Amino acid sequence: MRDVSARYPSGRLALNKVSLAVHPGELWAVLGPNGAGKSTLVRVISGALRPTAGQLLLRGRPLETMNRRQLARRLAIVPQAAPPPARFSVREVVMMGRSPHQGAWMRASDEDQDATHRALDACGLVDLAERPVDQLSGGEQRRVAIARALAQGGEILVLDEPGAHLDIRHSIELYEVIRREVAERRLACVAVLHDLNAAAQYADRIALLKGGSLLARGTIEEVMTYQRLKDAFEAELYVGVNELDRTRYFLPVRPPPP
Ligand SMILES: Nc1ncnc2c1ncn2[C@@H]1O[C@H](COP(=O)(O)OP(=O)(O)OP(=O)(O)O)[C@@H](O)[C@H]1O
Repeated sequence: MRDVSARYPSGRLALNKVSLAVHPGELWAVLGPNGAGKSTLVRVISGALRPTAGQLLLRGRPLETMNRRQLARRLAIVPQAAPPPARFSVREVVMMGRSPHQGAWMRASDEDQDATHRALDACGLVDLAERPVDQLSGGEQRRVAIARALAQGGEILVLDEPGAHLDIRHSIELYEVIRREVAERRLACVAVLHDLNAAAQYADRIALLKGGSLLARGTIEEVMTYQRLKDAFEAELYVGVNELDRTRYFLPVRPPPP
């Protein structure tokens, strides 16, 4: 993203000159308070909202020069809350991720079957594969949406709050899957996160947004400091260092009594 700005039809400027370079094999966490512009950034990358200024480039090529199908082969997006398609099984929904690779008849090749199975397995969905997706819990549906994006393949994976609705075991498993996919398939990954601890555990780089602008971007040590987080979230946080693995952790601190 090069100096990207975006405005909603209402006139609200929701992104203001944001620049971000995400490389293969890198996981970026996008952090920031409610209304900072995180989902807008996802919408702009997905093509759902056209930037009013700046450029989006994929290996130097402007995204706007690609048609939807070309883009879908290279870029998979998991939006914040997408109602699952009704009356389809989990396997069928994950297979839908393969449609940009299929011909007009949507016949599944061996490669499509393999990619679907691999994604189901990675997201712990093999046992749920034949269940109707609209009868799953919120967390299970979230894993289906992510499995669909993994089956889609491509070079770029964009996730809006992948851990939302997930219990602690499934959120750890999911972040592990994402981390592994990023490393093994050299994905360039951007994940909007609210969980600062997950960001510090799993991300390589952090982009901190506020009011549509990038407040900071860089490594965890550079960005996830007491002062920067306090400025961004307007809240007191204790920033600790886990002595076992030197990762940072964050605890909200109650304001003093009035
Ligand atoms: N469809 C829309 N029309 C007009 N303004 C919008 C629209 N969607 C979002 N906004 C505004 O744009 C700004 C950024 O919103 P965005 O959804 O990107 O925030 P966010 O960082 O994802 O927040 P959250 O953490 O609450 O999900 C907010 O001020 C929001 O009110």
